[in-house]
Amino acid sequence: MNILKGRIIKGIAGFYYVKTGNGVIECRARGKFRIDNIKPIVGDIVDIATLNNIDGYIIKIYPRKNELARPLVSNVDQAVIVFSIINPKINKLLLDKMIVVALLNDIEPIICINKIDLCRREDYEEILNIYSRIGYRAFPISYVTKAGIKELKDELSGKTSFFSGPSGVGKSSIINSLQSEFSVQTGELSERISRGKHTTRCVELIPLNNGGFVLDTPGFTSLNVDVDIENLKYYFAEFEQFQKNCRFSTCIHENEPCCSVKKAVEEGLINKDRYLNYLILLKELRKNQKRRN
Ligand SMILES: Nc1nc2c(ncn2[C@@H]2O[C@H](COP(=O)(O)OP(=O)(O)OP(=O)(O)O)[C@@H](O)[C@H]2O)c(=O)[nH]1
Ligand SMILES: [Zn+2]
Repeated sequence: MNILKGRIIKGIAGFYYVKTGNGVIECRARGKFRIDNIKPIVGDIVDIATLNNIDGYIIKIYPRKNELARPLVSNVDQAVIVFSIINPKINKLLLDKMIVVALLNDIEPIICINKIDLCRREDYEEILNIYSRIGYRAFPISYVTKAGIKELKDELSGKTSFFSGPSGVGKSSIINSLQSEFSVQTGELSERISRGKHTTRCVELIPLNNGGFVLDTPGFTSLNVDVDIENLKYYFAEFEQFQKNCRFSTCIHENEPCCSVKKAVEEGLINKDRYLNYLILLKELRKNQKRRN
């Protein structure tokens, strides 16, 4: 009996496909998990027991760093948030929302502006600069010219990432170009699954040859910013250096007097659009709260 550590990259009808140093092994969960009410999910780091390196049993699930509900997946490190400047036009409010949702889930955002072949350099650089000044990684990409693809790939190395962004911005195109460069090691697995009778679409982690994993379906399909109103400010990283100087420690930088964040906005030290989006999110949170009460 071999005990191997691995990662669940796919789950179908009670079978879990675990990527180990000895290849992908088809596993069932031990009955014990059902008794403890723990169900393995894609993304879990597990120990398995196998006799033949073909099939085996999951015997241990390591503690999860995080867990997303839709799609159901664990241990995600990064969200690659993709927008295009045009076709479709960028929605900066949605972009800022996605950053907040990522941070709430303990996931690092990476911002990508795709389709830079369709717009002027100044247009995308202006937006990317807003985010890189705050400290986020931000990349210009063109799936068509392949600009920025290598830089993005380097960022995915050794991490588990998913792509997020509105329809039509080029998420699948980018994922495909990552795959064609990397030798994707799921061929054997896909073949085995396609012979089966399961046709339901399911979440899959695609192993990259630089030690990273990419989720094949977009994350954050439902965007619910779920945070207390007074805590939203902590998810706008650029406020941090100013808010300690606000008169009130409880300042949410809205209507309070002597607010250093508002002052920084007026002085151009904080991007005004980001601040206005923050105010919109505050209003949305209030509205949701009322609806619940
Ligand atoms: N000009 C240009 N077109 C692109 C680029 N990337 C993707 N496209 C095109 O944009 C369209 C949408 O691309 P997809 O990859 O399907 O977009 P998606 O984000 O996966 O969309 P959904 O599956 O609806 O979420 C396709 O026609 C692509 O060929 C790019 O960098 N430049
Ligand atoms: Zn303030």
